[in-house]
Amino acid sequence: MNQIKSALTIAGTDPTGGAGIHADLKTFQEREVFGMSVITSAVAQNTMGVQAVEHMPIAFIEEQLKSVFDDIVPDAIKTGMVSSVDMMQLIATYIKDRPSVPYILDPVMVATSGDALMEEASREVLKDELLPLAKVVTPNVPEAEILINSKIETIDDMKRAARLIVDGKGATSAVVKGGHLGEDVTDVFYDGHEMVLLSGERYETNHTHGTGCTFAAAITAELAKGTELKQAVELAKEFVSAALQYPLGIGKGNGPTNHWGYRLKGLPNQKGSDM
Ligand SMILES: Nc1ncnc2c1ncn2[C@@H]1O[C@H](COP(=O)(O)OP(=O)(O)OP(=O)(O)O)[C@@H](O)[C@H]1O
Ligand SMILES: Cc1ncc(CO)c(N)n1
Repeated sequence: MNQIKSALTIAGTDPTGGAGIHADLKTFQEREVFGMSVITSAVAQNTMGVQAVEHMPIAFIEEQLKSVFDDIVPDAIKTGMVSSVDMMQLIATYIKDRPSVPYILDPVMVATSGDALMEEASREVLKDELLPLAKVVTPNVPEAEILINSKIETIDDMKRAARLIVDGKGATSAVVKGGHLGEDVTDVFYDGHEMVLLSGERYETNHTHGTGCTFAAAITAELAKGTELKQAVELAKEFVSAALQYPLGIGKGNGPTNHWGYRLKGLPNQKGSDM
């Protein structure tokens, strides 16, 4: 029997289940990878916004990391919401100790609702300490603008950003996500050799809460299973696309995506969906 593959997410929570750790674990499950999680911050949030945040004490984050690594060493590690410099430095030590385990960095800075999830003072540490360790980094356009300190308005700008993040800052690869760039939902993948445009249909839905987490978690699950990098990213794009194609119609604000949408591919949209 093949050994079960596992993936660890190090991120914040969403009690309504659409984003953060919850989106990651649901995605891992759908991709048939055993999901584990270390909580950095407990976030009182829902589809309408963020109401409050409690950061875990750094020593307790370390206890959680120890609990995992003393027992089940993950086959891939993803980070999402990591707010402070101390948290980043702690997590970097665990990642550096295991260079053969692929690390997926989703540089979460702001929630879909516009609420800040990372301290501004952490930006330079993210760039200098976490970025060079990443097998894949998955910024959306506003995050990529911060990573490269310049405006992104076109696909060519996205390609330039991907190049700067990989060739300039030392990540193995980058996917600059186009969900925030006008009508197009083309993402740009670059691995230091190949520049690949990942295009997909744009779905007219406001059920986009947790889209970025879901996309990066799908990449993580694939890398845990040993899927080749470009293929992992392409599969993740299809996975998140299906999660948007079959909205669940719940939530008063930007509703959650449908993590089992991929299983419904080829079927008509569910009755009552608001596509
Ligand atoms: N309306 C849409 N229809 C189809 N695909 C979309 C849509 N919006 C985003 N995507 C895709 O979803 C993925 C996540 O992109 P996006 O730019 O929204 O990430 P994000 O801003 O990090 O997400 P979040 O809203 O969770 O912060 C990308 O592959 C993007 O192309
Ligand atoms: C905990 C958490 N991580 C990431 C996001 C971004 O979608 C969010 N809203 N909440």
